[in-house]
Amino acid sequence: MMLRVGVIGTGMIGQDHIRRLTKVLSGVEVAAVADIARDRAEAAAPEGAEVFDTPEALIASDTVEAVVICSWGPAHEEQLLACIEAGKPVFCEKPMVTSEEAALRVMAAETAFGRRLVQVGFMRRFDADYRRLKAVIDGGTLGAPLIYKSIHRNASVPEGLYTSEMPLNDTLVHDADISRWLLSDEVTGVEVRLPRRSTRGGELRDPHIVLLHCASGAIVDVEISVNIGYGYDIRGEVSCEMGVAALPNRPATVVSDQYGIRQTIPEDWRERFIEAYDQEFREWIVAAGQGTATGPSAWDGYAATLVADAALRAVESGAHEKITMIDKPALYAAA
Ligand SMILES: NC(=O)C1=CN([C@@H]2O[C@H](COP(=O)(O)OP(=O)(O)OC[C@H]3O[C@@H](n4cnc5c(N)ncnc54)[C@H](O)[C@@H]3O)[C@@H](O)[C@H]2O)C=CC1
Ligand SMILES: O=C1[C@@H](O)[C@H](O)[C@@H](O)[C@H](O)[C@H]1O
Repeated sequence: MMLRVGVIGTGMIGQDHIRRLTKVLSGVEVAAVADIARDRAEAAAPEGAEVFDTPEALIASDTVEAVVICSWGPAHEEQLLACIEAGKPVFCEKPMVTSEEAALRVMAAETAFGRRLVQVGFMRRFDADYRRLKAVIDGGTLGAPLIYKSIHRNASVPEGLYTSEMPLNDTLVHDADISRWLLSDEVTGVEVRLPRRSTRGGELRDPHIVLLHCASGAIVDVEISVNIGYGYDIRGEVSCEMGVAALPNRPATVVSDQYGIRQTIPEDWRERFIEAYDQEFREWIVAAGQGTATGPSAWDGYAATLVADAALRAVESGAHEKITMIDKPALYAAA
């Protein structure tokens, strides 16, 4: 049985997901696409896929059994609510939404529907190295986690399109989510420190040091640098009571030549997390085929949104901004 999927948003990641859904993964077919730029949707549409004028028409269509949202963050809420109203499983790229109120509306709609339909694109949870790191922490031999250092460096970001809020509400959300998941903890407060501005990004506020205070007392120390130039560099190290566990550097061919001995660094997220994205969709296809979702939930999207909101407040106030969450709805108890 083929799962007939409709993809909304055919920009960078939309095209990459269409490639994996058509050329890499099985049990799935891209039956429809939509983008506010119709020419981009037409160019990205695989053979035989229908191009819709609007996301609403795509979501409502009988051709589409499940939806993949790859539009810009602020557009996600409306599209998610339409999918939930239609009762269709939906994979939504991060950030799930861009405000606390929007996250509450998505969770309210899904809990009223009564079954999980939403999976958020926090792909690090599907990365084999992060999974092994979590298994070591959960195994308990190192004792309680005390400090997690999360380094998140982008070579560059699209000039003009990527604004000064985005290191916190678009990029940091990955570190927020992976920290909560790795440490099995909840973030209760956020501080932000601003080193001197990198001249590489013009007026863009970059880099950021973000401290996530967790309910257990553990602290996550995040570096967000989005114009580091040399490559896409993701690192993580957990200091526990009796030892340290770290993500390995990605293995790459070792090149020796007149310039020395070196390994290449991934250019961007598409290269670094290629297997993780494949795996997140493998698991989504199975769940969506059963009319539901798996992995990162709307609750996780909500938690990451609260961290982003608190971080944005912390930039303004310079203070430790506290986070208060609603009680976890029963629908997300197992997630
Ligand atoms: N999980 C990950 O590692 C990554 C996630 N993302 C997320 O994916 C989303 C898209 O990012 P990119 O592909 O890099 O952006 P992009 O700008 O390359 O593409 C976005 C596309 O969505 C379309 N679009 C925007 N609003 C729309 C609407 N209301 N209806 C229909 N189409 C609409 C745009 O015309 C554009 O073609 C963002 O939420 C971003 O944060 C992006 C890169 C990596
Ligand atoms: O999600 C992603 C992008 O949208 C974001 O802009 C980058 O900073 C992240 O590293 C990438 O994983």
